Formats: sequence, structure tokens, C-alpha cells
Amino acid sequence: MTELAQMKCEACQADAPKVTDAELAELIRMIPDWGVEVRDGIMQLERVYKFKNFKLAMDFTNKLADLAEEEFHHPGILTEWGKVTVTWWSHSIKGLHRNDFIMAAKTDQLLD
Ligand SMILES: C[C@H](O)[C@H](O)[C@H]1CNC2=NC(N)=NC(=O)C2=N1
Repeated sequence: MTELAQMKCEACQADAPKVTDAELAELIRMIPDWGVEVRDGIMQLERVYKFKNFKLAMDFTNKLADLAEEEFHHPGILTEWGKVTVTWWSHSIKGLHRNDFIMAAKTDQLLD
């Protein structure tokens, strides 16, 4: 199985399928530091990253912005002193696509 972080996002059209419950159960195990939240009926992946100060949090945020632009798939980001909350979901399908799991794995790699 190719590592999630090595995969590329696919263009996600409005009729693209959400992940099934079985796919969700399999994929979430591959990104153990991430949780699933439901907001306004939309399932999302979320992780809070901790940092020593605001500058390091901002540096991480900027790297994530570059990654999002490279993949043309964009997260929700809350950047605060010492922490960054990252949320992934697919706006076009109002839910979770495989792309979101790929991007969560790629987000974790930014820490390497
Ligand atoms: C207009 C639309 O937002 C764009 O086509 C792209 C940009 N980035 C995106 N990011 C995310 N997370 N979901 C999308 O559906 C999405 N669509």
C-alpha cells in the first residue's frame, strides 16, 4: 500500500464520492494523531500541533500554505501562540474525500 503522504490529490469534482464508513475506518488508522469532527453536518479531520512560540507556529502555517497551493487542496487553519489547529475536508463534496487523508499525512510530514 503506497504511503498516504506519497500520494497525490486528485481533482475533486462536486460529484466525487465521500469516503465510505469502511474506508474511513481504514484511512483514519493511517493518521493516528488525527481526529474526526462533524461541524454543520460536515465530517472533517482535525489535529492540533503544538509549538514553543508564535513564530514557530507561523513558520509551520506558511509551510502548510505552500503545500496547499502545490496540491490545490486547502485546509482550515487556526494559528495561535504555540499552536496550530489544522482541519481538512473537501468543500466541493461537503465531507471527507481520500484527498483529505492524503493531505493530513502530508501535513504531518512538514514536521520532519
Ligand atoms: C473553488 C474551489 O474551492 C477550488 O476548486 C478548490 C480549492 N481548494 C479546495 N480545498 C478543499 N479542502 N476543498 C475543495 O473542494 C477545494 N476546492
